[in-house]
Amino acid sequence: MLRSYSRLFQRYPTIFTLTRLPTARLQTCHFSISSTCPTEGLRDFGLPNATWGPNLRNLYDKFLDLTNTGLWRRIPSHNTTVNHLEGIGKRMFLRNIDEDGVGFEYCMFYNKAESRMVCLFQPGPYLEGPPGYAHGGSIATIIDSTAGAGAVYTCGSVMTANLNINYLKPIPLGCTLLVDSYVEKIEGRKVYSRCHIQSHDALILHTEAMALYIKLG
Ligand SMILES: CCCCC/C=C\C/C=C\C/C=C\C/C=C\CCCC(=O)SCCNC(=O)CCNC(=O)[C@H](O)C(C)(C)COP(=O)(O)OP(=O)(O)OC[C@H]1O[C@@H](n2cnc3c(N)ncnc32)[C@H](O)[C@@H]1OP(=O)(O)O
Repeated sequence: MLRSYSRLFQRYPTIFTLTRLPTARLQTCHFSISSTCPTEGLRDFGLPNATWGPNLRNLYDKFLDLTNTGLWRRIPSHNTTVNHLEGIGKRMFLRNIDEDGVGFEYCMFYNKAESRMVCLFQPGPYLEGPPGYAHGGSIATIIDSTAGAGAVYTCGSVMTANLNINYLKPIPLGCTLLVDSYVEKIEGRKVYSRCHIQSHDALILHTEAMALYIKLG
């Protein structure tokens, strides 16, 4: 694993600059989201659209390239986590705005060997908190969703029990970010994950977080 990681690092140094490796290889389970969440006919929002800036598109292309190694896979993204979009319908929080680019614009990639979920994120203007910057709650949302999805893909269904965030540098709206999470350890039903948010060029560390997920069922 270490060797393959080194190869990727040499190829894409800016993506991996701030990354820490999981301390140990974790026991994972095979969880298939598609078996519980029919996605037929639903739009995959994790694909490029016209609102994606060049930095987001560039990072997306690099990670898509990494999927050819077999280590990474792109995670489809729909506006529902279960098949309940009948009538008025319900929406997953991150996908509850119809217009592209104004809310959470993101896509995710998962590396099973590293129990790692990466989210490429471009916060839109509707996420504003301080003038021109992302609201802390929207930052918590993308962290929980990234690390939570990583925990789900690693261990199966989970709920967030605790989320601890250090906001280090404000996040300008419209910028491109790399949200990088991994499952650090699993103790019984408790799944501990770490996550950080860095700028697309890895020059700024915006946010660090730790999360505790509890396995269900
Ligand atoms: C949003 C989607 C993102 C896109 C994903 C894309 C693809 C993936 C596809 C689908 C995946 C879907 C979603 C992604 C996943 C997550 C992201 C969003 C997650 C959420 O948005 S989720 C909503 C907010 N979340 C809640 O609404 C939780 C409310 N809560 C509860 O439902 C219970 O509280 C629960 C279930 C947490 C535990 O309850 P329980 O009865 O099952 O277990 P119990 O209490 O016995 O605890 C067992 C052991 O955990 C320890 N423990 C428990 N809590 C602790 C704490 N806070 N601190 C330290 N230790 C704690 C105990 O001390 C014991 O430890 P020990 O075993 O050592 O004694």
